[in-house]
Amino acid sequence: MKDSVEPYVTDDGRLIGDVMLDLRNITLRFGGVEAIKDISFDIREGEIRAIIGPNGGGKSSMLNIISGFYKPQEGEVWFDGVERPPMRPYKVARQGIARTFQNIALFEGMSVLDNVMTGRLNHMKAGMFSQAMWLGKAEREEVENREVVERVIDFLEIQKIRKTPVGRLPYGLKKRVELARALAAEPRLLLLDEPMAGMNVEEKEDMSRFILDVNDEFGTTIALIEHDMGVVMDLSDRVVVMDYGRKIGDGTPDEVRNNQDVIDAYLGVAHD
Ligand SMILES: Nc1ncnc2c1ncn2[C@@H]1O[C@H](COP(=O)(O)OP(=O)(O)OP(=O)(O)O)[C@@H](O)[C@H]1O
Repeated sequence: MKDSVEPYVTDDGRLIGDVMLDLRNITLRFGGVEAIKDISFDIREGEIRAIIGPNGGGKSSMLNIISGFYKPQEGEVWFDGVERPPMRPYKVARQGIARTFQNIALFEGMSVLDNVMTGRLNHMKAGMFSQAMWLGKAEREEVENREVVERVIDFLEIQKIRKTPVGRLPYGLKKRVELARALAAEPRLLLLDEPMAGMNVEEKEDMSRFILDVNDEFGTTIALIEHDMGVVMDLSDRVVVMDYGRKIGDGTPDEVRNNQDVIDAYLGVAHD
């Protein structure tokens, strides 16, 4: 059963469809700390959805629930109109949800190409034996994996550094490689945890463009946590605002910008 919301076309011509992910009354506790308190919001097919709010508000925890790393004590996660049972992260990934991390999590000693290839692990089905013997299925899979990876490398304009060990790259490019690895999984829903953190203006502009292009050209639905309000307001279709584990705002960038609770808790104060 799909949630019935009217599909619509954005001003820049993208189609926003049904609810893909629906978080219902989520509560998450760490011992005595209630990191998330009875929060509900949804993410629609084709949307760029931002999660913002002060430090410690519960944003990363929410991303960890979506990706299966944390299990909420209360509430439901619905994906494609079906309630998702507790599920390990690799199974969530198989459903088409990929993510990047706040602190880059790449293999520093490995090349860019090999790091991006690790994004295909979930698509590798041929057994150990056929892989070792290089039999038909394993070979076909390898060819297909390489094609996807090459497409992503072209798309994110990182051909020139494909053989460079990731440890030698500047920060902004490492972030781009992380995005490449997530995209190599061909996700339907891409979760980005502070994709612009620590970037200079030019790197932020590049990353913004890539996020928009991924959404536009691959139709990938995107949920991102970001502190740079200029970026958030420019990129997002809708924004949810979390403060001390509670939802204090939810709507279009304009609605959120003019929400007094959001101004008081977040927008009115200095933040990076
Ligand atoms: N694994 C954990 N164990 C215990 N407490 C945790 C854990 N992860 C998060 N918390 C607590 O949950 C609350 C929400 O943290 P979370 O990292 O989700 O917030 P955030 O909004 O992502 O913050 P930031 O913007 O600083 O990344 C905080 O009080 C944090 O200390």
